[in-house]
Amino acid sequence: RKEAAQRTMKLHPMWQQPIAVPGGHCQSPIDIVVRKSVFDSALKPLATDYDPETCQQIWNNGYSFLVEYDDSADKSTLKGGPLQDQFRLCQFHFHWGESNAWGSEHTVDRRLFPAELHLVHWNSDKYSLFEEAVSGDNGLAVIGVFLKVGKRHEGLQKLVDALPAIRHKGSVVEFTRFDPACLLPSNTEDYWTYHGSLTTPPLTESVTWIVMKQHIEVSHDQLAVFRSLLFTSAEEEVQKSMVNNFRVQQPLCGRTVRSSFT
Ligand SMILES: CCCCCNS(=O)(=O)c1cc(S(N)(=O)=O)ccc1C(=O)O
Ligand SMILES: [Zn+2]
Repeated sequence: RKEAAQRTMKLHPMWQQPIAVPGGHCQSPIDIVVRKSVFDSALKPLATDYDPETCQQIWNNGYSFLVEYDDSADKSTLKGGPLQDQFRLCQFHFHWGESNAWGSEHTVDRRLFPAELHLVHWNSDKYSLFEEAVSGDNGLAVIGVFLKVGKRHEGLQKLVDALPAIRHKGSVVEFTRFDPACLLPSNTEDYWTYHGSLTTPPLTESVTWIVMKQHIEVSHDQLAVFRSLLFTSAEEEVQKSMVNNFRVQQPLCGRTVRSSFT
């Protein structure tokens, strides 16, 4: 029992303290083994309906930067895909590395990407608040999109231009009229989906993950601005670059990853 407890006690570079995973057998992220994924013809294309007017602010929470949306009504929604219910967009954020060689949380046949976008939604058919859905059954749906370094992403530039204003942990600036649909790949029919968890505390296993097969491209310089952010607040003496803000991969524990494509 002690060994098992030790196995679940992990030191994560980001959080410095051991993370007592609640005996989790549905933790995220994972490696997606393509040849072991199971095609499910019942999986529909994603149906996103985002209203840029619900975009409110962008802030540095000391772990990533979040673009937050007004989720007090069903204005920016996600349906379809593997989902039976309607989900509301509450925020999106990214994970990235200190180099282009790694940075994503999920991998595909062990392939790492330089960064990964997460669009976080909560089940507004079942819950009335995001906070309830976080620890509720079938509470969250997170779309994962891999980033590759290549041509400049025109839609991302407005976000990149806002980052210097939130260099330090705790800084917030107004950020409006940003349509997150511009960050989705052109193909929203092909994805993998599995039952998992948040990749940050509280690590609750309330997430239907939807990982897009097609990546998006951003330029080297755009990604470099992500790395200019800091984990630390303005008051701290030692400033630490916000890089490698990803969780290590977790055991599949017998879960099936389904694919919407053959
Ligand atoms: C009420 C406590 C919520 C804690 C989780 N918040 S979140 O928006 O779902 C989130 C998800 C994720 S993830 N990678 O999508 O699981 C990462 C960060 C955060 C965050 O809040 O910083
Ligand atoms: Zn994330």
